[in-house]
Amino acid sequence: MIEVINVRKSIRGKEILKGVNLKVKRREVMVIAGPSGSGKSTLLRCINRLTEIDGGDILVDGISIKKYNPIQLRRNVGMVFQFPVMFEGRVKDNIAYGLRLLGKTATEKSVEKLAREVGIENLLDADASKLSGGEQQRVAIARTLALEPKVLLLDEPTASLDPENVRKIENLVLKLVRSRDLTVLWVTHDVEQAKRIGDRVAVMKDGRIVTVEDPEKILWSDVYVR
Ligand SMILES: Nc1ncnc2c1ncn2[C@@H]1O[C@H](COP(=O)(O)OP(=O)(O)OP(=O)(O)O)[C@@H](O)[C@H]1O
Repeated sequence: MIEVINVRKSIRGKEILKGVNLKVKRREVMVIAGPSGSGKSTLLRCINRLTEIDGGDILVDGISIKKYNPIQLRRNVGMVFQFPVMFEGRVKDNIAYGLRLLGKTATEKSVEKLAREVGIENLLDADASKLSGGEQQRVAIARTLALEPKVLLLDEPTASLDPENVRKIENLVLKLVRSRDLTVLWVTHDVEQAKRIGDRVAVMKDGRIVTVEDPEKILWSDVYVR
């Protein structure tokens, strides 16, 4: 579903990605782990062209990202960040925005359906800015799902949540992988989370992927050397 081929990226003269190679299968949850500054977020941003690559290529469903128009690409490849951004207004307005981006009429019914899918149907009229972090993350996921993505890029989406909400978001994403046939790349520093959610883990070090392995087989003490 995703094929990263020898991708290189420099930012302000510093080489951040030094030839990254990775293949992610359809319906796979691929965890991206590795020390701070190793290039994990940059890699995710390259996949949906928030950052343009300097060399190599990335194929999404067999097609080079260079051939997609960036807006179409970002519909197919949705992204969720550590800190969800809520637009002013109610939860239902935030979800409707996602639908409108797709050129769809945001009917009450379609907004409700998305809210139900992520478990916030009781919060549709709430002020989005007043929600808890976990609730806001659900709104962000619903807004992304409205675009009907095939791939979800998750950049530490649970890093600022309490353990109970961490588990809830994990379960939600795993449910969505099955119900929507999603392919997921999930950046996390949390080893236990990687074991719970990951089909495989890609370990990044200094701008390269050095290992791709079953989470239980990873030598985690080598990944996060103190
Ligand atoms: N826009 C930018 N301008 C300057 N340097 C940048 C920029 N984006 C990333 N970098 C640098 O690129 C390197 C990799 O950053 P990146 O955020 O991809 O790492 P990461 O593995 O996701 O780190 P973390 O786990 O801390 O989030 C870092 O040294 C960072 O300072």
